[in-house]
Amino acid sequence: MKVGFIGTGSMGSLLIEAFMTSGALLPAEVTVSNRTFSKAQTFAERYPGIKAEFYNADTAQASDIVFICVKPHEFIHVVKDIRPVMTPDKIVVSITSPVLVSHLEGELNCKIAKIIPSITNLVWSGSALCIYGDTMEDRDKKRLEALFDHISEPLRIEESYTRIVSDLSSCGPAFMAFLLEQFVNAAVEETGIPRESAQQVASNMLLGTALLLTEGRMTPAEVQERVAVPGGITAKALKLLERKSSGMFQDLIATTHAKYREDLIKVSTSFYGEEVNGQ
Ligand SMILES: NC(=O)C1=CN([C@@H]2O[C@H](COP(=O)(O)OP(=O)(O)OC[C@H]3O[C@@H](n4cnc5c(N)ncnc54)[C@H](OP(=O)(O)O)[C@@H]3O)[C@@H](O)[C@H]2O)C=CC1
Ligand SMILES: O=C(O)[C@@H]1CCC=N1
Repeated sequence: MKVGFIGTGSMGSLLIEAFMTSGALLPAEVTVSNRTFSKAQTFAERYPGIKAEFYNADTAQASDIVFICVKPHEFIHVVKDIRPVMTPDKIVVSITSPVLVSHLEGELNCKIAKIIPSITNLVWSGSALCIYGDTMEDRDKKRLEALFDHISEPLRIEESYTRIVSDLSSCGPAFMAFLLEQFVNAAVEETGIPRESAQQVASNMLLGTALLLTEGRMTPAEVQERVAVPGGITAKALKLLERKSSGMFQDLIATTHAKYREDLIKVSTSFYGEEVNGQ
């Protein structure tokens, strides 16, 4: 299988790295290109066998599956670059939510998928959110999911839920890391405990909690109930958290969705040349 990656920034290079280290792809199967070519070259040098191309069209031409790993507003430039070399047997995969399957279907003569990864895929965990265009056949979907199975749990979702599921899966690691950092900062400030110790204990706690929720099959409510012994310390602190966090995640979701709508309008404008409201 020949796989191309256009954009070797944070997410493009993370995906390639995860596919390599997990054994999903061999370097000889991978071609990359990037706006700043030297970055693609430097990346390719780390994995002898990966081919760096100067032109996006050459990456697309060399590949059966092409991942576009650029920011939403940069998509249109890549689409214009690769359009002449796309054929109905090839698959283009967008990894970003505001670029709709319909945007790409209207422009490219190939099969279209959207797969939203997560930073957690670097350590072969978390989900990969899969949305498919109409021309994707069952074997195409299975092929992509077999690839992502090496580094994640691939989940098929409705495109209308992309934003909220991305909030949970892709933005979620940043949100959880933020909360953990606040917890550690407070521990250091309030007690003087060395930061490294607090950080290590808190990180181990987060990993253990995640395991209880997944492999341990506990619900979040069950974890709270088992930890908060009646009349104990955790129960008192949970009451405080309930009060302080009231409405916080509703506001968070309103914020991510408002930014998404803004991006969607910009992307639609870049594709269609006029403001179009989408989902
Ligand atoms: N970060 C995350 O956790 C997640 C990110 N995503 C999505 O991934 C996408 C990429 O994000 P991220 O990797 O963080 O962004 P980066 O800015 O790190 O990477 C974008 C890369 O695209 C390259 N690029 C831009 N325009 C072109 C072009 N015309 N041709 C070739 N290469 C180009 C840039 O090159 P140059 O070196 O010149 O800047 C850069 O290396 C975003 O759309 C984001 O929504 C999705 C899920 C999770
Ligand atoms: O912050 C962003 O825009 C991207 C989308 C999902 C995670 N990071």
